[in-house]
Formats: sequence, structure tokens, C-alpha cells
Amino acid sequence: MEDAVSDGGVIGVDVGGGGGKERILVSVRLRPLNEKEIARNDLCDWECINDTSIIFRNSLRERSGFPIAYTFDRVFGGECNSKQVYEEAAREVALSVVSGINSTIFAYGQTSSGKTYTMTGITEYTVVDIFDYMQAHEERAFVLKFSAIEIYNEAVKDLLSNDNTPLRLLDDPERGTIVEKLTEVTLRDWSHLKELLLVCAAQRKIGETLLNEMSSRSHQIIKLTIESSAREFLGKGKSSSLVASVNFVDLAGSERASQALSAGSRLKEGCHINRSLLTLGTVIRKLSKGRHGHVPYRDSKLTRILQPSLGGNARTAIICTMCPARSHLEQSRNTLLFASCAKEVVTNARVNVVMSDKALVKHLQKELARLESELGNPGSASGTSHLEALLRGKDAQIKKMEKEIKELIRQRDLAQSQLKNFLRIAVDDRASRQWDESSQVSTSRVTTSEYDDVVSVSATSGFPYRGLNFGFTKFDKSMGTEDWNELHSLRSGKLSENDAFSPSHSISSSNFIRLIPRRSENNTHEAVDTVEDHCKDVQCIEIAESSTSGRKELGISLNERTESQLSTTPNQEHNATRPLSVDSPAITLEQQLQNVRKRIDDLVRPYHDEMSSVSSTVELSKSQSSALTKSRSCRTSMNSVSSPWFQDAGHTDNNTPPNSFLRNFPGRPDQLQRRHVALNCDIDSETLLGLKEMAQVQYDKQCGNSQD
Ligand SMILES: Nc1ncnc2c1ncn2[C@@H]1O[C@H](COP(=O)(O)OP(=O)(O)OP(=O)(O)O)[C@@H](O)[C@H]1O
Repeated sequence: MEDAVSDGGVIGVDVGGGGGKERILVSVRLRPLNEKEIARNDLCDWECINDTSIIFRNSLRERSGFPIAYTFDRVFGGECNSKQVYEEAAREVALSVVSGINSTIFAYGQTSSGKTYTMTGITEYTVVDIFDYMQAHEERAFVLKFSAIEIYNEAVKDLLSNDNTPLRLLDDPERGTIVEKLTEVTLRDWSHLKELLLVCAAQRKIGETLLNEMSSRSHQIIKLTIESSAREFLGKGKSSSLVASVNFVDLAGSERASQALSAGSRLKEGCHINRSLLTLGTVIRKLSKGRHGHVPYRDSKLTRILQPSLGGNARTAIICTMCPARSHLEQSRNTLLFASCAKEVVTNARVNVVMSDKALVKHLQKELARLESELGNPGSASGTSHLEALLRGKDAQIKKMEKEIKELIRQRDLAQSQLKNFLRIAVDDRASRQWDESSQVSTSRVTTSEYDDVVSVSATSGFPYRGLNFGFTKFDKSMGTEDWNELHSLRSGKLSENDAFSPSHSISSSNFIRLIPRRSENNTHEAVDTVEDHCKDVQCIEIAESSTSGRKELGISLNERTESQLSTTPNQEHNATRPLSVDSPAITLEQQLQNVRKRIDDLVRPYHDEMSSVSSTVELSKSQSSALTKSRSCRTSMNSVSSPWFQDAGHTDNNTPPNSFLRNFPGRPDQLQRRHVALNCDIDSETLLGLKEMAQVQYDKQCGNSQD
């Protein structure tokens, strides 16, 4: 034999058009029961039912949960010999090496399951076939090189050398992981191979365990590298060659210390074996899930060396060997699980072409010309158009993401503003309460905070829903000190505890309204406390500006407690204290708003009917009539102004206002304006004036009556 090529570069060429992607070929070989197993009447639990399926004879009741059938590329029963296994499970893959494709055949299984027995046969049959191929292809020159290592206790040893010094692993950018200073022998013929195999067997660490008298204590990797090139180009400096390797991997067997009864050095070996097999299993499992994330090849020397064979540039066949005995059931299952994962692993084999310097230069010149033509004519180049399409896709993706970012920012700002408003309301309420305490008004409360624009009014009255109390929190920001003084004197001088509004609304010009329930109608202190409590968990919602009506809509947020208190008893209160979320979906908030409006409508309706009857009996001025008409269109406002009057319990005479009405409007018709302002209602100044006059008339009448 002669050297096929001089130094040059290795080029990977796709196998066919598909790029050489294929799954690992996985077979299972079941050995017959051995003498020991037969002697102890061990039962055989496994059976190959056809060429591809093996089943578990479910004779043990407690194992009934196990899957009973496994399918692989090929399964071999105890009656199959190694030649058959080689031909059907390894030959095609192994012989890829003569075409310049890397390949690996390895045996995996528990100790004493027949790995060495299988791999010895496969190695020999492969080499025989390789020699046959070489003879059949005289037009090509072949070089066959042999090397062998073992990985014993995580140290790499050269099996063709007497030197026991562990070999280092190096990372080569072109060839991957290589073993430094490894002996490589050019194979002469068949007898030379037999000789080398014997040397390896003699060098390999073998020990006796309870399960195997000749148990391999290391992983063995025999490597045959084949280079071939056409004879006619040899020596002409422009030849190219094919170069590839086939690995025969005989793994050490997984073992249970308890079963192998290993101790001392056997136990240590067993630990190393199991650890590296565990890493192999992890690598296979990760690869079987599609190469996502980190694959821990470097966690063991075995996986590092076998990296190209596990999902890399190689064709790979795995033969999983099994002991059929019931006593090895768990180990057999583990082997089958490993095999199931392995058959999902995809490798990407390529033809490895080595070029002489001249051939390489020629090849590179061709490649350069192709690339230049693509650059000069970007439209026609398929590669360029592909890149353009890719760029367009990315651009669209970026735009979409920018939109999403904008939307997210908008949502964040909205949430922040809602939170801000909520906090402001909380601060206002606290300030109001402080003012209230300092004013020491026992019968009613008028509270201000350090903010000039904040006024709080809390009162109780004959509101039909007597379990409720509401408190004004904020008035319009445009309200000045004068307004405040008016209201303050109104509240402190005229209102009594019974005069106050039952349904009062927390309103602010900053578009918030809050309904705050109170448990007791008589105890105003309790009311204040309750109001404060509710301030803590009440939620506020921003009001939307309605451009069509030109009217500022009231945004109302009820906490569930307020809602539920309209219809529940005090005993149910505890279950209804959870506040609405600030960032509740708009649709929910809209529904709540509708609910509140409906509730207000329900509250106002009785008054509204009463008001109609009163207007027929009370003499009104033109402006008063007009005001009344307009006021009907604003039931929210009406409710605020008049409900104390017409809902006053026991009041039957519609021609005169009841005492409760007068207590609510004690000579201060301005209060009407305040309440309208507070409710942010759509009533113009003329209407308000009319209402004020109407209230004044009623008041004067009543005063006259009482003086009489
Ligand atoms: N298919 C088979 N037919 C007949 N005998 C077999 C078969 N497989 C294995 N044996 C026998 O079983 C014994 C154990 O086999 P082998 O040493 O190959 O197991 P192993 O899996 O390599 O074990 P270890 O991992 O401990 O090295 C050997 O005596 C071998 O001859």
C-alpha cells in the first residue's frame, strides 16, 4: 500500500442532496441465558416477536405498569449469531468509511450482556469487508491505519503502547477532539489486524466480577482510518482523496455494585464506568430532544472523544445488548430506554475529501469565482435573494416588536397614572379626615386637607338604603377659598347629623368618583372610620372624555364591597371587601360603570316621580320651570339635590318640603351649585339659578311656617 495523498485540506461534502442527515441506527441484541442463570432457574422475561419488536412477558403482576413492547430498527434474539447482527445492524454504516464517511458502531448494555462478544465479531467482519472492498477497487490506492485506546477510570490509555501514561485530549479546529501522541499503525493485512487485536485485548483492563469472569473495566475504542485516492492522479499533485474513520466502541457495562458484589478497585472502576455512561445517556437524551441548549459532551472523556459520532459528522449504529433474565429486569429496562432515546438522535455525515495543495488551490479558485459572480449579479444569485428575503422578514419582525413595545409603554403609562390617582385619593382622604378631626364638628363633617382644592363632606340622612353612607372627597379644583368658606359655614353651622346625605359620592375634578359605604347611619364616628377603611381598598378609574356629547363622563369605580352592600346584610360584609384591581380590563370597568349608573337611576327614580308631582303644586318662575325640566334630564344631579326631601320617611305632603329637605338646604341654595359641581353634572348656570331659586322659595316658605 502507498500513501494516497500529500498534505492538503480536508473538505466536507454533503452526502447526496440531503446533506447526510439521518437517525442513528439502533438495534437490540438479546443473548441467551447463560449457564449460571439457567442453574438458578432464572426466567427469561423478554422475547423478540419479529425483526423489529421486543416484548416484555408480563408475568409479574407488580410490573404491569411497564410498557410491554419496544420497537427498534432491528432486534436479535438469542439464536442470532454475530455475523447476522453485523450484516443487519452494522455493515452498511461501518462500510461508509470506504466512501469517505466517518462511522461508529458501538455496543451498549449492562455488564455480561454480550458487548465484547458482539463488538469483537463486528470489528472482524468489518475489516474483512474492508479488505474485500480494497481488493475489488484496484483503481484506487488505500491506506488503512489502526489505533486503539481505552478509557479507564477517566484516563485515556494507548492500547498499542506499553507506556501507561495517560494521553491528553486536544481540540483541533478541523478534526475535533484528538488524542495526543496516539500510536497509529498502518495495517498490512488480515493477520496483522488479528495480531493488533490480540495486543489490545491483552492490554485492556479486565477483571472478574460476580456477573462476568472477564468483565471489561474500561471503554475500548478501536479506530480504523481509511484514506483512498484514484491511482491515475497519484503523484501528479492535483489528486484528491477520501479520508474517513470507523470507530468500534466496546463500552464497559453498567453494573450495580450490589449485583456485581464489587468492592475495592472493582467498586471504583464501577463508579467511573457508571458515571461516564450516565454522561453518555444525558448526551443522547439531550440530542434526542433536538439539540436545544447545552449538550454536556465535555463532562466525560468518552463523550468528548465520541462527539462527532453522537450527532456530528458520522453515521452511527448502536447495538444494545441485553440479558434476558428476570434478575436483570431493571437494567434491561434502562438499556431499552437508552436505545429509545438514541433512535431519535440525528447525525449529519459528510464525505470527507482531502485535497492536495494544487487540487485545493483549484477548488478554492472555483469557489471564489462563484462567489464573485453572485456578488456581481445579486438579483440572479439565489443566495443573495435568500438573504434579502431573510432581511425583509427580520425588518417586519422588528416593526412588529416596535409596535408591541409602544403598546406596552402605553399600557404601563396608563397603569402608572391609575396608580398615581389612586394614591392621590388616598392622600386626600387622609388629609380630609385630619381636618375633620381638628374641626371637632360632632354633628356633621366638613374636612379639608392642606390642598386648597379638596373638600370632604360626610353626612347621613333618610336615604332609602340606610345601611350606606357616602362621603364627598373632592370638589372641582376650580373651587376657590370663598366657595370653601361657604360650604364650611354651611356644614358647620347648619347641618345636623340627620341632615347629611346618605348617598354621597367621592368626586374629584380629576375625574374620579368613589362610593364609600358605611355600616351605621347613626354613628358618624364609625362612619368616618369606615370611610377611612374603605379609602384603603377602594379603586378609582379614570373618566374618558366624550367628544361627541362634549360632556365629561363620570368614571365610577365601586369596590365590590360597595356594590355588594347595596344588596347584602352586614353579616355578608366580610366576604365583600376585596377591591377591584387597578388594571382591571376596560370592559369590566365599563360594566361596573353601567351598574353604578343603573343603581343611581334606581335611587333617583322615586325622587324624580315625586318631583314631577311637586312641580304641579308649587308655583314656579319661568327659570325655575326650565331648571326643573333640565334637571329631570340629569337624574344623578336630582338624586343628589332632592333625595333627602322625597325619600324622607313618613313625609306625605308633596306640596311642602319636608323638614329633612330644609335641613339640607338651610337658606343656602348655593349648596345646590356645589352639589352639581361635585357631581360634575351637565347643568348650565341658568338651570342652577332656577334650582337655587326653587330651593330658596321652598326654604322661605318653610321658615315662615316654622316661625309661625
Ligand atoms: N449472544 C451471545 N451468545 C452466546 N454467548 C454470549 C452472547 N453474548 C454474550 N455471551 C457470553 O456471555 C458472556 C459475557 O459476555 P461479554 O463479556 O461480551 O459481556 P459484556 O457485556 O462485554 O460484559 P462486561 O461489560 O462485563 O465486559 C461471555 O462469556 C460471552 O461469551
